[in-house]
Amino acid sequence: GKTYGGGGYLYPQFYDHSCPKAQEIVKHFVAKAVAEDPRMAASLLRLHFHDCFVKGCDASVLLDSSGTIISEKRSNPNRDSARGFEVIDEIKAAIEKECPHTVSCADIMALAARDSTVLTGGPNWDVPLGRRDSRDASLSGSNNNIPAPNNTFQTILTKFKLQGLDIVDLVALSGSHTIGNARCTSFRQRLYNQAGNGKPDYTLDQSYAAHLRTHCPKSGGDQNLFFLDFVSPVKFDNSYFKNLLAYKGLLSSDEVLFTKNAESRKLVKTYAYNQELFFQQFVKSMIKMGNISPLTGYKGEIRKYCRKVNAY
Ligand code: HEM
Ligand SMILES: [Ca+2]
Repeated sequence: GKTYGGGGYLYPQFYDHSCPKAQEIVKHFVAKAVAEDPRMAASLLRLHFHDCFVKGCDASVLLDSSGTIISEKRSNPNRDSARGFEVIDEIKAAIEKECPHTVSCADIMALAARDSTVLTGGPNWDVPLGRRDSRDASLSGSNNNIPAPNNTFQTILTKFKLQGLDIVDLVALSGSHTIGNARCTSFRQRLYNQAGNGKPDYTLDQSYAAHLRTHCPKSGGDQNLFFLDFVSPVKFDNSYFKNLLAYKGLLSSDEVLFTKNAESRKLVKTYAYNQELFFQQFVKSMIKMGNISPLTGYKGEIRKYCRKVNAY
């Protein structure tokens, strides 16, 4: 069905006549990229999230610094962390060849996020389309709106609510951490000095913590990589939620979903016991996130290159 947001609305058939092969092209290049690098599925899923939380799903995250643009790529959440830009470039080039000046970079990211989910074993859905691309970026928005892994439960929930998302969306979308990696620097505090008193975070299983310390030392190794879901790191399933029940969530922002709020704790349990319910809610919440303030109609533009705004 149609979903509403911003001025106009998005719908899955948006390119059916103007670029019937668009979805097929995205799927082809996402599959190729994930075959070469299984982590790419996670990276593309995250890119859509980091786009939508900053001025809506408008491909602002893809812009490089230039002229008046200060790139979101240098924000705290993205620096040394966000990846997949080359894959988006490759998809965009192929789509421009097939149907010039028609398919937005923002829609390519939404489709790539869906395809990445499906390719790793997650649910499928029709992606509402018709987003257009921004002519600017927001470094401060990227720094402020995207939750940090050491934020409190309340801060994280507030940041979701500012985007029109609720506690159910928060828990379901956090299930994305069923795939992909995090760097040592994103959770080190939990291992050594969670509350500033030189003690670890005791909501982290202590033998798992000891194992993590061997690869994430007190100093150094900032960029060392760890699976967000150590049980099935490249499979989109509900083991992320099972890990939370066992106090084996990697990030503090993961474990707080189980330890700091009764409603959220109940949702974590529900999804840990019932993967189907997780998948169903994940789809709803992804569509909701994908509908954050899209540019439609005559707003924004269809970029020719995703990394830069069009020249006139
Ligand atoms: C709830 C608040 C969230 C916080 C605090 C958070 C934080 C993080 C952090 C710190 C990382 C690791 C970054 C690094 O160390 O390089 C990460 C990775 C990831 N996040 Fe989140 N995230 C959140 C929600 C989400 C949402 C809503 C999605 C998608 C809808 C998502 C998808 C991912 C994926 C797939 C990865 C792995 C990326 C890769 O391996 O390249 N996250 N997240
Ligand atoms: Ca954006």
